[in-house]
Amino acid sequence: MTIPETTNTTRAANPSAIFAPGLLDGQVVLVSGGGSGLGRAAVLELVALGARVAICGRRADALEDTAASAGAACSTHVCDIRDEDQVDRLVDDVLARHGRIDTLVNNAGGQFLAPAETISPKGFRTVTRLNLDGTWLMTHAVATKAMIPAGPDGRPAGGKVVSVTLSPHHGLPGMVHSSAARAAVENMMRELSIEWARFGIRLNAIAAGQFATDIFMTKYPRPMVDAAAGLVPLGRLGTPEEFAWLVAYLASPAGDFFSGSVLTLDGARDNHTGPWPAAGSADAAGNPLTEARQTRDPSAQAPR
Ligand SMILES: CCC/C=C/C(=O)SCCNC(=O)CCNC(=O)[C@H](O)C(C)(C)COP(=O)([O-])OP(=O)([O-])OC[C@H]1O[C@@H](n2cnc3c(N)ncnc32)[C@H](O)[C@@H]1OP(=O)([O-])[O-]
Ligand SMILES: NC(=O)C1=CN([C@@H]2O[C@H](COP(=O)(O)OP(=O)(O)OC[C@H]3O[C@@H](n4cnc5c(N)ncnc54)[C@H](OP(=O)(O)O)[C@@H]3O)[C@@H](O)[C@H]2O)C=CC1
Repeated sequence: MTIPETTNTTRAANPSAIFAPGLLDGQVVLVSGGGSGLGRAAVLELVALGARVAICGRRADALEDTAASAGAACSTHVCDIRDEDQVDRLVDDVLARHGRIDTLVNNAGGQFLAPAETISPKGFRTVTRLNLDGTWLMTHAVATKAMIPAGPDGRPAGGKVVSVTLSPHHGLPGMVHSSAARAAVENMMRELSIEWARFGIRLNAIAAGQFATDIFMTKYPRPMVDAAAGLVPLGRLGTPEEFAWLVAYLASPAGDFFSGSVLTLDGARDNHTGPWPAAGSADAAGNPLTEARQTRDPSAQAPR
């Protein structure tokens, strides 16, 4: 069924602070977990740029809340991404409603914080099922139903997939299940970027550092949240808007040559375990300590 391409003429109230209006005119984006946090910020940015956006999640009220802010260009779909039948239905519904899916944003995910030795087999499975299996179900269903089938020109429609993963990559204590699942998702994006290049599908991951979303600020133990910014060399948490801008960039033509990449968005959290200079390696004014330059005895180097 061919549905005429339409344009989002009801732009969201707040224009983008970065990109020109109309950058994503004519595009359809499916955002999982669009009812809250990073997903919600991405939805508002995408709509502001002219995209029509379908959002899914388990809680209808959260989805409706985002849609109320995003306007008529946003459709809501209750779906648990862990359930194959629900995911199939979701993608069919989005195609029936919008006619195409240009970009899938696999943002839905999460975990609980617990020492590895206390995590039960069911707890481990719960988190890998959400972050890895759920991401696979969504990616496979969107690719096979919307991106691999022929478009109007008889060639595969193609598209983009952006999956949210986790920084730091060198291990996040208390999150062995999520660290394992997100690493798998990154390699899934890399592998599929090779296999599905022939269909014009580009797949990337955004490895998110710590962002000041409502859930991040409230779900985890207070001391951990309070300490989080101190572990970021740039000295602060990310904002949901900064995440949303990267999603919009990748969805735009500027993102067309990105595929198989992991874009780490974390204020350098991945590269260091704290601000620098760290305690003990700064002088009284806070400047990094510098080694005194060695002086050489010129006579030692003189030719004999
Ligand atoms: C530095 C931070 C960086 C990252 C930040 C973010 O991602 S911010 C964004 C964060 N956003 C999100 O995380 C949002 C999405 N997250 C979620 O929906 C949940 O956190 C979920 C992933 C647990 C899934 O929920 P669900 O309703 O499907 O699952 P359920 O509740 O029915 O539990 C199933 C099983 O899991 C186990 N278990 C669960 N909790 C604990 C625990 N505290 N302790 C120990 N174990 C726990 C337990 O085995 C349980 O079975 P039981 O013992 O009951 O028979
Ligand atoms: N904030 C941060 O610092 C970081 C976040 N991340 C990741 O970024 C993503 C967004 O995080 P954030 O916005 O902070 O957190 P939120 O908890 O606000 O977002 C997670 C979203 O996923 C949805 N979701 C969860 N489980 C399912 C499911 N089974 N089916 C469908 N939707 C589901 C939730 O909606 P509902 O409950 O209605 O289903 C929710 O809207 C997550 O994957 C998170 O783990 C990664 C690194 C750091």
